[in-house]
Amino acid sequence: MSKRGRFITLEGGEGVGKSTNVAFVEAWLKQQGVEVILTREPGGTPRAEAIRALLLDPSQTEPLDCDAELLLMFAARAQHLAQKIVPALERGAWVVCDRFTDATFAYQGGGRGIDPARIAQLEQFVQKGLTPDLTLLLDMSPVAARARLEGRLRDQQTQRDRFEQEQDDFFQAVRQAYLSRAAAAPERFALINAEQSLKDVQATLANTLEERIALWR
Ligand SMILES: Nc1ncnc2c1ncn2[C@@H]1O[C@H](COP(=O)(O)OP(=O)(O)O)[C@@H](O)[C@H]1O
Ligand SMILES: Cc1cn([C@H]2C[C@H](O)[C@@H](COP(=O)(O)OP(=O)(O)O)O2)c(=O)[nH]c1=O
Repeated sequence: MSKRGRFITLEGGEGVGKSTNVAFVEAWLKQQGVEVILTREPGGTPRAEAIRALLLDPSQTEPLDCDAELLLMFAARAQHLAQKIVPALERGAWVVCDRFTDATFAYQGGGRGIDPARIAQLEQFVQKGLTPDLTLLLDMSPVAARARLEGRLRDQQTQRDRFEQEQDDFFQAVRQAYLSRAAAAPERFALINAEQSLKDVQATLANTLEERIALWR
């Protein structure tokens, strides 16, 4: 593909503030006059959202095999790339995505224990070299993030999804996997301390966007 727009992803564990801050990133970019589409994974198109429902549904008693989970993540991603992300980038729009393949390395790799080399094979098969231009990693202690999430679950009276039902050691492993990916690719990642107040997180995000985008001009 001939990519013309830019691809920005937000990553981090549960409750670190991704949903809150993808909206901030979208608004900030629009203020700069950029055409932006906001999307998320798993999901982003009707068929990919149907796969998301299968992945997150906590009510099934049949366990979901780890390899099946991994392949479903990439099936949803292939659909999302073909139907939404690639066409948007090709027409010059910028894409802001709440989670992408780093989440697979963190959750299916770090959390479930799947060999990252196998994930990298699927990444190449599905993405054919397409990777984000910038990944904003919202990092904080999973214990503090869980307290935030519990506030949200109480306010919205929603049930925990299949991942939200995991224990602290799973989320510690997810965090470590994210941090080691960020350390291995500092030119793509920006590490943001998500434990700050929302105002300070957003000031850091705005500064980071300004600095990184200046490098692309
Ligand atoms: N910096 C922050 N400080 C305090 N609370 C926050 C902050 N960022 C987000 N929140 C709150 O924490 C909860 C989880 O945030 P959310 O954006 O839904 O996280 P995620 O999408 O990463 O799970 C929400 O109730 C949100 O209002
Ligand atoms: C994209 C992706 C998400 N996930 C998981 C992480 C989340 O628990 C879940 C849904 O993502 P999301 O809705 O972003 O979760 P939250 O807003 O609760 O932080 O899917 C993976 O395990 N692998 C992946 O590749």
